[in-house]
Amino acid sequence: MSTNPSVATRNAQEAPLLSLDKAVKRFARKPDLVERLVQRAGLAKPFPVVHAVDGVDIELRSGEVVGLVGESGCGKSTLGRMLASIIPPTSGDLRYRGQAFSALTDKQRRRARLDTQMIFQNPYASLNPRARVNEIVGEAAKVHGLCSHAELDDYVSDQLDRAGLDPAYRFRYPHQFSGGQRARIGIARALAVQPRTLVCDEAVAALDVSIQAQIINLFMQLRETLGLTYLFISHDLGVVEHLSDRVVVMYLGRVVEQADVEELFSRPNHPYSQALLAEMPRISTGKKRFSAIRGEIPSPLDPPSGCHFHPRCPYAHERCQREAPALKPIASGHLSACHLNDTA
Ligand SMILES: Nc1ncnc2c1ncn2[C@@H]1O[C@H](COP(=O)(O)OP(=O)(O)OP(=O)(O)O)[C@@H](O)[C@H]1O
Repeated sequence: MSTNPSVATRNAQEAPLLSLDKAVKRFARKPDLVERLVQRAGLAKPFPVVHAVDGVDIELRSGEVVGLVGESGCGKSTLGRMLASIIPPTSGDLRYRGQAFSALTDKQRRRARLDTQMIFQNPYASLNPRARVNEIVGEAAKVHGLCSHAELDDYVSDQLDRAGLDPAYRFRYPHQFSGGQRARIGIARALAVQPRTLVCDEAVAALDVSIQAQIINLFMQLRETLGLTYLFISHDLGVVEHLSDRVVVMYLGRVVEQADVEELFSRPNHPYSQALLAEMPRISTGKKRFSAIRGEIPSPLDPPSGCHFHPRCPYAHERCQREAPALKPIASGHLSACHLNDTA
C-alpha cells in the first residue's frame, strides 16, 4: 500500500505467511444433454475441463497488501479460495509459514485455516437471515473455543466495535442493516476468529462509492492495528493502486506479471498489463486513454496454445503461439511472462 511501501522489504527475509506453489485448479464441467447422449452412444470424448488456475506461484508476506487483477473469469476468485483453503488445488502445494499444509498437525491446520478468512462481495448472501448479528459473529469463536461462554457477549461487541458497528445493534437481524453495515458484519465475523490474512474478493464492489471508501479505510485501519495481511481481488484498478504494496496480474489462469504497485502502474511490462492499465480511467481526465483490449477473452475450456494472450497481443510472433513464456525477473521484484523480454 502506498502508505507503507516498506512492508514487503522488511519481511522479505521471513518465510511467506501463505503461498501456493505451482497451483493448478481444474473444474470438470457438467455435461449438457447432447454430451450425455453422445457419451451414452459410446462416442464419448472426455468431458470439457475448465482450466481455472494453471500453474500459479503466489505468496503473501506478513503485513503486505497484494492486489490481484485481471479480466472476469481469469481465475482470481479460484486462486483466493485456494489460498483460504476453501477449495483444494487439483495439484500444487499450499504452504503456511513455509510449511506444506499437508505436513501440519490437525491443530496447526485448523489454526492455519482460521488465519485466512475470506470477505465476499455480497455479505448478505453469506449471512444467515434467521440469525441475529451476535450469533453470526460469535458462532465461529464459540465453536473454536476462542472465548468462554461468559465472555462471548463482550467478545462479539468488541468485534463489532472494531468493524465500526455499534455493538448495541447486536440483537438485530441482517435485513435490518444497510449494505455498508452488512459488509461490516461480514468483517466482524471474520475478525472474530483472529485471522492474520483477509482475502477480499470484490469486497467493496457492490457498495456505493462513499461507502466503499469507508470500508477501504476500515481495512487499512485494521491493517495498522492488527497487522493484517491482505489479498485484495478487484476489478477496480484505482482501488488496487490505492491500497496495494504489490500487484499480481492474471490472464486466463496464469500470472503474467507481478511487481510493486508503483513499478507496475508506471512501467507495466506485459502487453496484457499495458492494455489493462490503458483502460483504466484517469482521475485527471475522467476518460479512458483508449479503447478496450481487442478480441474476446478465450474460453478457459480450451485455452490458446503457448502464451494464452497471443491471439489478442499486438506484438505476438510465432514463438508466442507455441511456447508458454515463463514468469521471469525483469527488474528487482518485477516479474513478467513475455517472450519479448528475451529479444529486447
Ligand atoms: N465451481 C466451479 N465449477 C466449474 N467452473 C468453475 C467453478 N468455479 C469457477 N469456475 C470457472 O473457472 C474460471 C475462473 O473463475 P473465477 O471465478 O476464479 O474467475 P474470476 O477471475 O474470479 O472471475 P470474476 O472476476 O468474474 O469473479 C471461470 O471460467 C469459471 O467459470
